[in-house]
Parts: sequence; C-alpha cells; structure tokens
Amino acid sequence: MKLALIGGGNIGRFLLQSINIDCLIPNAKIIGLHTRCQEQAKELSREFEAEIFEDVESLLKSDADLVIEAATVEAVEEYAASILLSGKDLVVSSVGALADREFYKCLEEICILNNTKIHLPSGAIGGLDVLKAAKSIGELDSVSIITRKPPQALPGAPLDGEKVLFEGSAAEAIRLFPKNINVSIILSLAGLGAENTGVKIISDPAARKNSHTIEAAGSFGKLSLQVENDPMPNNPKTSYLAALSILASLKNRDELIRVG
Ligand SMILES: NC(=O)C1=CN([C@@H]2O[C@H](COP(=O)(O)OP(=O)(O)OC[C@H]3O[C@@H](n4cnc5c(N)ncnc54)[C@H](O)[C@@H]3O)[C@@H](O)[C@H]2O)C=CC1
Ligand SMILES: O=C([O-])CC(=O)C(=O)O
Repeated sequence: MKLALIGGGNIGRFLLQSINIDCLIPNAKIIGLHTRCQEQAKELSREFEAEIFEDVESLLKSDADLVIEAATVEAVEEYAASILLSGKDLVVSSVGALADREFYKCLEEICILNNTKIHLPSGAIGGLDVLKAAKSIGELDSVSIITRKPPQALPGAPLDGEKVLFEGSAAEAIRLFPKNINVSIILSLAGLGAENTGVKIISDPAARKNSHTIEAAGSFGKLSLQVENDPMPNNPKTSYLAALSILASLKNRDELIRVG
C-alpha cells in the first residue's frame, strides 16, 4: 500500500516512524509528504525517505493509493474533495471538518461517483461501536462528552485553577476549538449529530492526562466510558491514542476478519 501524508507535526512524524521505519503496517510505505512548513518537510523527507511535494496538486499525481490527513480542519476543507476526485482514498485526523453537513454530503457524493472511501479513525476516544449498534434499530436518546485537559493543551485557559471553558453543542465546540475537540465530532457522527451532542471542555491545572468522559443512553441501555490519554510527547494538545487510532484504521482496512 502506497501512502501519502499531509501534515508533518506530531501525528505525521509518528506515522512516518511507525510505518516507514518500524514497519508496523505490512507492505505499506509513506512515499510522499506535503506540509506547510518547508524546513519541517525537508527534515522529515531526509529522515524517513519520503518525497516532498510542494503542493497537494502534485502529491495527487503520485501513485499513492491513499492520502492521510494529519494537518488541520482547514486543510480537510481545502483538499478533501480534490483527493477523492483524484481516485485516492482518504484517512482524516481533523474530523471536525465533517461537522458541516453540506460538506459531508458533498464528499459522500464524490466518493460514490469516484469509487473512493473516507476513513475516520476513532481518534482519542472509544465507544463509537456502541453508539452505532445502539442506533442501528433502536433509539439513541442522549450522547455527551466531557473533555478535561491541562491548560497548556487549551487556548485561552487560565493557568491557576479549574475552569469550564465551554459548554454547549459539538457543532459550536468545534467552531471555537478546532484543534482541541475533534473527538466530539467523531462521537456525533457515530451518534446523534453535531447539534445534538453535548460537550463540556474543562481546563484543569492538576490534570496530567487528556481525559474524555462519554455518556450515552437509549433503548439499548446506558454507556459510560472514560479514556485517560497520555499526551503526545511534543504536543500536549494531542493524545497519543489519536495517533495510534490512525495506525489501527490503516490495519483494519486490509483485514479479512474485522473485529467490531
Ligand atoms: N480525531 C481526533 O481524536 C484528534 C484529532 N487531532 C487533529 O489531528 C490534526 C493533527 O494533529 P497534530 O499532528 O498533533 O498537529 P500538529 O500541530 O503537531 O501538526 C500539524 C501539521 O500540519 C501542518 N499543516 C497545517 N496546515 C496545513 C496545510 N494547510 N497543508 C499542509 N500542512 C499543514 C503543519 O505544518 C504541521 O506540520 C489536528 O487537526 C488535530 O486537531 C488531534 C488529536 C485528536
Ligand atoms: O487528542 C485529544 O485528546 C483530543 C483532541 O485534541 C481533539 O479531539 O482534537
């Protein structure tokens, strides 16, 4: 499997190391890379033997089968359609972009016409299987997430004392915190939609982990799940599990016997 990567930050570097050096996905290699910072691109290209593409247009002319986005919500908005139109599948980290229903529908339409697929890894949370099963026939009544992170991982958070930075819907949360609450959108896509998913973001100076507490209720019963994530070493905003979930998603793609 030939892969191309957009974004060379924490998740991007982790994927380059795991796939190109540690060979954690059999028969896969990241052959090309595009990132906004040229210095970073040169360093990564040297270290991991992936070709640099100065723009996404030229990256799409490469023979990669699949593009992994590990950049920003804006990058998904800008490049997703052309990636799918080029016939390549797409793995999205910045799932917040799909909160916009019109954008979601437009990408879905492009996938149908071009026989391509979008993979949305579970990111820094779990429990999506429960929500999908719960709503397959029965009723899902409520879904919510409480995210608690150290202030260094949240914009505008005070360093002295716990503070609720946001309380409202996932749709509003991702508009205000596009780099911090992608988890609420993947949750909403598995469950009740971005307008109907409750979100609370708490900044907590005592927190050492990025924790996400998910509650859901419906005709299946109740779900209560807490994930306590270690942050990535160089970016406290991003949980290690988010990077791992992309590897899992790539592995899952080729599995003959799929769990979940
Ligand atoms: N789904 C989930 O559960 C999670 C999603 N994320 C999201 O994953 C994405 C990547 O996370 P990190 O690697 O930690 O971020 P990072 O900030 O460490 O790296 C982002 C990289 O993207 C590059 N970039 C930014 N805009 C670009 C553009 N328009 N075109 C090409 N490259 C561009 C930057 O130069 C940088 O190399 C972020 O959007 C983050 O919010 C992060 C954690 C959890
Ligand atoms: O990594 C995390 O814990 C969550 C996160 O940043 C996001 O959802 O954007």
